[in-house]
Amino acid sequence: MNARQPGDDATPRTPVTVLTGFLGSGKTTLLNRILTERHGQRIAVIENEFGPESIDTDLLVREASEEIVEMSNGCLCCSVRGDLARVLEDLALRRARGELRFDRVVIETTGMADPGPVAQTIFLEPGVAAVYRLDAILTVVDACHGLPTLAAHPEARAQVGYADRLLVSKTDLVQAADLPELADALARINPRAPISWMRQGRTHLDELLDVAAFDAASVLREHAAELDTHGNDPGHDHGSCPPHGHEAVHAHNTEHTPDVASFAFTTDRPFDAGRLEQLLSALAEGLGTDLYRCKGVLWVEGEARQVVVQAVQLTIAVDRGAPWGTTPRRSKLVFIGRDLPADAIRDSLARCLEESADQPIPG
Ligand SMILES: Nc1nc2c(ncn2[C@@H]2O[C@H](COP(=O)(O)OP(=O)(O)OP(=O)(O)O)[C@@H](O)[C@H]2O)c(=O)[nH]1
Repeated sequence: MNARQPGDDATPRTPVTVLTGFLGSGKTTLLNRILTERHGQRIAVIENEFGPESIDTDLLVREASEEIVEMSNGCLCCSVRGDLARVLEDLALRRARGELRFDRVVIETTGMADPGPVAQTIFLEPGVAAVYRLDAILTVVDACHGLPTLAAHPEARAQVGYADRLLVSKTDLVQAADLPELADALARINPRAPISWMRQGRTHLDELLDVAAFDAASVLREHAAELDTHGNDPGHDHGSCPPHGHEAVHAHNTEHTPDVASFAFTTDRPFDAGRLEQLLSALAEGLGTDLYRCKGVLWVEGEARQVVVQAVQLTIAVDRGAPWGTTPRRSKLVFIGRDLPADAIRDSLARCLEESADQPIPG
């Protein structure tokens, strides 16, 4: 298992936000917003482009404090591993030499990209994992074209499945009455991710830039799907959706097979660290690329702190979270993926707990 164990977290790692979303959904608009908002953070942006010409980088508002690194070497989903790692390591090196200053990184993926390999790079590449941590995957969904896009494109469903936060753009272009249908479709794929509603990239940025901390505190709530939608008003004024070349072909295909789905496992019994690690490792290997995300806060026997588990496909990171203090000790794990065998996974977790209870507690 590619895992960091609890306790090796002496140096704070730089948070990385992966910004994804289908072609034209509004990622660059949001990024511009993030870069110009007064949040007091220095953000290094990594842009990924399909071809040699970067359009997005030209569209981005440049500021003295930001560092834009362009990758003009093809699609993230096929060639990201080596290249993204190199770019991240180079940024860290330049920061260590005092040439750059930044507090966090935002990676904007191309519209067709699978965010899985991008997120995995942050866990897997040793030179990267030592310096960076994945804060969140943010997925932008177009209010106008979201439903047909989800129906037609597995990539779009995967992007929604991976998300820690879903950001619905272009709410100014649709009727408010149309939004619940989209919200339902998104929640069927990923009930874990709260939805924010945006117009021209306007949203509560503070909630987007420290998602991991926020989630660690909230993941233990009984129903992740009941996390509110941040109370954002989905919109009042409405125009109409512009024609969208790519989607026009699929505009009438609104049938959606919910092949990407999620489920949660909760327990108020402690896990044994060793058995849990074995199980998570076996699950990640067994499920392979069908497991998009697994996130959880766990009660592990003998640990005074919450144990935070994050998995992206085959990679699992285990870190120490906040001290339990007076918080009631319990565990919650959320799995999101394609056609996951939910019952079998729940059974194996239950068996892991039983076996843990049979073991003498070390120390
Ligand atoms: N009316 C309206 N237009 C928007 C909104 N957000 C984005 N747009 C427009 O939608 C188009 C695509 O937005 P981008 O931000 O470039 O989308 P993107 O996801 O970066 O696009 P790609 O890089 O091609 O995948 C642009 O013309 C934006 O001006 C919004 O909230 N309302």
